[in-house]
Amino acid sequence: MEKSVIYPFSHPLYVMVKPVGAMCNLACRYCYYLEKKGLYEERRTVMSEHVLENFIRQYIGAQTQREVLFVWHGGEPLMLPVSFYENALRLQRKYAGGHVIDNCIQTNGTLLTDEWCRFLSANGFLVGVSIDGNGQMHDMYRRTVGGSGTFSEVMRGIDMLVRHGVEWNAMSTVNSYNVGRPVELYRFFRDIGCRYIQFTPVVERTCGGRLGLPDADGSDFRLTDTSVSPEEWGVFLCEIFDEWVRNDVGEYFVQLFDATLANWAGVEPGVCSLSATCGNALAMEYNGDLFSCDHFVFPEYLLGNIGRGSLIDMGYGEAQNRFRRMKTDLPQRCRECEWRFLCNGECPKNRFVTDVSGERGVNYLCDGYRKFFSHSAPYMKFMCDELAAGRAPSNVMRFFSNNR
Ligand SMILES: C[S@@+](CC[C@H](N)C(=O)[O-])C[C@H]1O[C@@H](n2cnc3c(N)ncnc32)[C@H](O)[C@@H]1O
Ligand code: SF4
Ligand code: SF4
Ligand code: SF4
Repeated sequence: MEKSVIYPFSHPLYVMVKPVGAMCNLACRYCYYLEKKGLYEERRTVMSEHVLENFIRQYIGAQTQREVLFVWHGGEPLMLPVSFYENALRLQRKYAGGHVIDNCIQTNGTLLTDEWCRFLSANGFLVGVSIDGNGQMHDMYRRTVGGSGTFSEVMRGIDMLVRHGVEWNAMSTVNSYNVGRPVELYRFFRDIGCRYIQFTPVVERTCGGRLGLPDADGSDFRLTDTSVSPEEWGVFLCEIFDEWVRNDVGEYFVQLFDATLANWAGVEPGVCSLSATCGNALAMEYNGDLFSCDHFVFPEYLLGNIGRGSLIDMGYGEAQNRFRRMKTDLPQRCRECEWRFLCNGECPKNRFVTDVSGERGVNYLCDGYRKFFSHSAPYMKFMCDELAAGRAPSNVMRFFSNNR
């Protein structure tokens, strides 16, 4: 896998840091994180110097490998001044103890300035920019609190990153609007020169005014109108795959395709949702509260606070081990599935369906994944064989165009 893709979930113990909690300058309609403001009474949820230093010291100390990856997340992490991150880098140097430290930051891109870009470039940050496609697609749900679209601001930010030579990649949600225009969406990223693309399906349920707790019974929940259907997700993946496998293998990298190929080849996919295990990617709020995963920031999944307990104890303790078991505790449908080696039941947050046989805990997106895995199988097999023979998987493009 290439260096310039954010694959943090493959690290032994990894924490997504929320230095401003859920505070954000935007109000994207599907956002799962905005409601986390409700967890705290403070209106301004900003990480203190004390929490920052404690975290950096413990985080580096918890790493068994030489490289340490810091991931700054949110809310919107660029709502802090550059000086916050300059201080963080100073503390990273103070506690580095021979480790090599990398930083990446996930942003909506609208607050990028020349000052930010100079800082990000000088310090080798990898920047994940959230963008949902062209102006029409992006502005459908990614808006300001006042309701204005943000596409032009994001594109201005991306241009600035490019001008300053900052490494960046795109995070695109796949939602009820853009899911119907897969090839147009994919070509948009190609046209703006984005070689690394991550598509994340929006699957959210509401219950009693908050988003659904991932492991609760599905019956009382209502799916949000921004969510995709399983069928749409399957068609979306297949159509983009067809475009990619004929033209772009080795040039453009779609995270989910890379991960699927990795599972075909029997190597760690680097994407938690398709891995056999998960639970090594925690989330930490501004005040040091540590949660099992970014998608499980609910009081029920609070592991403790780094001011009162140790990161290692919480990250490898019983509560987190119980969380880890959710991933491997598969319903019968998955245990018998021919695609289990590729899918591993996907993310437990999406396992809320009761199927016709009455089996609970079935993955909502299952039918979509089945469609994609079966559609891509001949191509994936071919690429896998090429890899095993020491040849380039991109030969798939020539092979299939010659045999059409
Ligand atoms: C919560 S945001 C935080 C970082 C930053 N504010 C941003 O937008 O990139 C992290 C990522 O989650 C994505 N996201 C938000 N709500 C989502 C949802 N309900 N399902 C899937 N992805 C979602 C965003 O588009 C973004 O790429
Ligand atoms: S910019 Fe990020 S954190 Fe803010 S509302 Fe949008 S997805 Fe959520
Ligand atoms: S619960 Fe889902 S998002 Fe969280 S680590 Fe596991 S697979 Fe990843
Ligand atoms: S495709 Fe469906 S049945 Fe198969 S492993 Fe994935 S979620 Fe389970």
